[in-house]
Formats: sequence, C-alpha cells, structure tokens
Amino acid sequence: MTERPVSPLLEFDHDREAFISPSALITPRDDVPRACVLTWFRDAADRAVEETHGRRIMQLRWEDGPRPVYEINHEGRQVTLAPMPVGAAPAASMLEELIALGCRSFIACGGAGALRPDLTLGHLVLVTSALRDEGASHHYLPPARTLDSDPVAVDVLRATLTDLSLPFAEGRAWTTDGIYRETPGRIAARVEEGCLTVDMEASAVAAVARFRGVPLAQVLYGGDDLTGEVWDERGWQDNHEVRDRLIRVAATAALRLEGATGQGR
Ligand SMILES: O=P(O)(O)O[C@H]1O[C@H](CO)[C@@H](O)[C@H]1O
Ligand SMILES: O=c1cc[nH]c(=O)[nH]1
Repeated sequence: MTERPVSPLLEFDHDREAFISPSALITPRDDVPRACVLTWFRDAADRAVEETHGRRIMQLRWEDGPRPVYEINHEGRQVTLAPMPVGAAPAASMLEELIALGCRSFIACGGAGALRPDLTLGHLVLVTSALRDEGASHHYLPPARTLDSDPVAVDVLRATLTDLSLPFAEGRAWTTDGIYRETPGRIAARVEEGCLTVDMEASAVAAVARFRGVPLAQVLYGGDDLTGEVWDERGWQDNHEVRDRLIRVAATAALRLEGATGQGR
C-alpha cells in the first residue's frame, strides 16, 4: 500500500494542469486594468469607487453570490479594485479568476490582529513572508512552514510607503484558517517564529501569485490586539481613515509595480 503523509495537505501534486482551469472559464478582457488592488475592506472599496467615479467592470459568479470587480481612477489612470472574500481558500480562488481576467500586478491591503505591542491601531505592516497555517497554499506549493513575498513587489511597496512618509514595520504574517482557534500557546509559538500579525489570507494569495508567476505584495494594518491578557478588539474595523488611505496607497504601488515589472499593455 502507498505510504501516505499524516495529512493530505502534505501530499503536494506537481502537475500544473488541473481539471477545472480558471482560464477556460474566464475570458481575458483588454479593458480590465492590469494593475490590481486586492482589498478586504468592502466598506472602503465602496467609498473609493464612489469618490473616484469608478465603475463596476463585472461580477464574478460564485455560489454564495456575485463578487463585483471594480475599476477606480487613481493618479489619472485606471486600477482594478477587487473586494476579496474572507478566508484563504475563497481568496485564493478569487485571485485565480482575477489573473485569468488579465490583472497582472497585485498589491493586497487588509487588516490583521497585532501580535506585538508596538503595533498600535492602524500601524502598517509590510508583509515580507507569511507562515502557512492554512490549507489553500498547500495546493499551490510544496509543504513548507513559510513563504517569502515576491522581492520585486515588496521593494516597490516599501518604496511607495517610504515616499509617502508612512511609518511601517515589516516582517512575517501568520495566516490561519482558524480565527477562533488562536490559542495562547499558538500565539506565543507564532510570535517566537517571528510573526508580527495574524490574518486569514496572506500566505494563500502569495502562493497563488507565486504559482501563476505574477508579482504580489501585501500591506496590513494593526487591527485587534492579541498581546494582552485578554483580546482587545480596539474597534479596528471602524478605522475608516486608515482603510481609505490604504486603498489609495495600494493603488499607487500597483501602478508602480506594473511599470517596474513591464506588466503594462
Ligand atoms: O481586514 P482583513 O484583511 O479581512 O483581515 C482579517 O480580518 C478577517 C477576519 O476577521 C480576515 O479576512 C483577516 O485576514
Ligand atoms: O485573522 C485574524 C484577523 C484579525 N484578528 C485575528 O485575531 N485574526
């Protein structure tokens, strides 16, 4: 009998061809901006569309309802803005569809639980690597604890944050499928492994981007606080100012990344 690993997630399949291919389902469109912002801030995405006189380009069809994809106007150019679903697996599949649609340079912005006391509410974190405590990335890359972010995309995002005089920390994100299983022991172990934040998608979207050969970098802001005796929610999801600003910063960086990697049309 074949020896099987203890978890099916450790059983990586190197075959690049899958039965259902996003490029067979989705026709690439010339009118979709190649520079793309992925955001988990649905509220701020709606505001950005309204404020920049953007438009809905299309709706991706999903079983739990349509997922809109927008185009916003930024610095006199167009950028795709994709409100992303929460969770590693849905986010990974949505990114697949955006790549099939024709998007080519990606900056992701989201919020995350803070694992270090200096990550005050709204403090930015440039993700340089992610700890793969989720399932989705294991369908794209061989098993490993961590995944480094794309170095070119990280450089562009770092330069953008610096040019805009925005203070930021940089380091590793802990991506988990188990938001309600962040136990004290697990948190301590992840901090020991160098994680600054905890989120639910960073390593999964990084893995899809690596697999498909598109550049992607991510910036998160310090949201709820996991460093104390008890959880401090800090009202992190009401921080409109930082969420609106992050979408603009991500759009600037996505356009720069498009230029830096020659991904423009
Ligand atoms: O603001 P976002 O990026 O959604 O951040 C985090 O918050 C959600 C969980 O509440 C997950 O998506 C996690 O990644
Ligand atoms: O995934 C997440 C996001 C925010 N806060 C958490 O504790 N976990």
